[in-house]
Amino acid sequence: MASLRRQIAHYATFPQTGVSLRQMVQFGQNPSQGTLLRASQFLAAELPIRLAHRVKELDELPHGLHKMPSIEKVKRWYAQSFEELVNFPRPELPPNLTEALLRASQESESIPEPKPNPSLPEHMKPRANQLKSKQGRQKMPLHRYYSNPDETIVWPPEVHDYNDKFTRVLSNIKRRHDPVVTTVAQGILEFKRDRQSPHIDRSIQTFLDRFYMSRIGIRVLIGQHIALNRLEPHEDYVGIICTRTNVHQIAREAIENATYVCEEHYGLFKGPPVQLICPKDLNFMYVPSHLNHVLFEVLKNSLRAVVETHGVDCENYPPVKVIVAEGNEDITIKISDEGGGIPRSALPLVWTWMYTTANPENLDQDFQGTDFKAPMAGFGYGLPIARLYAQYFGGNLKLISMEGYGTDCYIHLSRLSQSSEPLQVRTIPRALCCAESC
Ligand SMILES: Nc1ncnc2c1ncn2[C@@H]1O[C@H](COP(=O)(O)OP(=O)(O)OP(=O)(O)O)[C@@H](O)[C@H]1O
Repeated sequence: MASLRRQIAHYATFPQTGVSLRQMVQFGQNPSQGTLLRASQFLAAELPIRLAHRVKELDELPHGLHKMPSIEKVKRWYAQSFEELVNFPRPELPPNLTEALLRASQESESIPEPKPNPSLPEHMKPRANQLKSKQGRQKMPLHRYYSNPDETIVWPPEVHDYNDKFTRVLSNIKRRHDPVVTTVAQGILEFKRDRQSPHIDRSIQTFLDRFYMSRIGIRVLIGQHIALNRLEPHEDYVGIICTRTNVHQIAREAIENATYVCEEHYGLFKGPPVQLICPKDLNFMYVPSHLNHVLFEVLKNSLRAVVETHGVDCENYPPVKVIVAEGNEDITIKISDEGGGIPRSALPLVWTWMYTTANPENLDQDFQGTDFKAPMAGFGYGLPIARLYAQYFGGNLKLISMEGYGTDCYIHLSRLSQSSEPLQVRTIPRALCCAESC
């Protein structure tokens, strides 16, 4: 246990390496077993670093939050996943195959090299220099691993086997971490009850921003790897990334889902209408489930605001309008409602974790689940999480409110897909933080 703790502390001293959407797509197109092996090696080096950072941060949470049972539980999951990854046996490759791997990576990939981690055994360290020095060198005959004249590499069963086993480890880790969001939220509730205070301070707010952003990143990398290894190739997909994500279609789905939840929650025969103005052929490269999640959360808020402002008996709700614009840099989605708006003083609070104006009695305070399933409202996680999803691939989410009338939400999605994961989430300005005003 002590040695695991030391190992985690050591890994947490290394910087995380960000990957952009574009890199993921370039790397994952038509992957060979060799490409998948290189991706496995990247993740085997990168994920323990990311997990170690999270364990360290959970350990250092202030005001006794780190001692809350649910936070301890989450920390154990991260430590266990870290341990499984660092102990996962490395593939024993014959030298000529290692050579082939290096050459294949030179020719095809765009995945970044993880930052050198001195704790790795020599044979596992990134070989960037070696790669460079081999450029231009004559190709070595690769004997039985090259089976045909055009030198297509036939990767031996050991490589398939390694990729398969590594994918299985990642699937287990992903499953283990499914309930992280609800369990951390549970930890915050325990903390609030313990302190008999409804507020969390700025350091905890910043921690949660970084923690959940990191979780999105880890899950994208793992999800992408599992999809590349397990899913049948599809012309519009590279792993979980859809190269032709259709905005109209995703928006329609999100509208249907949010309307359904709203009608169920308020017992309405017909919820407020939602108008969609979007070119039907607007496609771009994105992770469809992320876009769906962001739109669903924002629409749910708008529908709730409209119903609660105009009353459940209203027969003629003003419509929620969803307008999509296509620019060179961004695709922007504006969601406008006439739900009475948000008072200016409350606007900074909507970005704080677990801030909600929904009635807490509607919620099971000891909620437990396999993943975060939002009801109509009540966790106060909707907007902060939706903004992190938008920011993860270089976009953003902003609210503009006219108190007494309604709210406009702008979702900016970067089309260029070049920005790397924001592994350091910006700290909230002191003036905007709930803690200072609470
Ligand atoms: N369009 C809107 N109009 C008026 N108030 C809004 C709007 N969007 C958000 N809010 C306010 O911001 C608060 C926080 O929203 P957020 O989506 O983070 O959490 P929630 O909807 O309360 O709960 P959940 O996490 O279950 O979605 C809401 O409770 C509501 O008071």
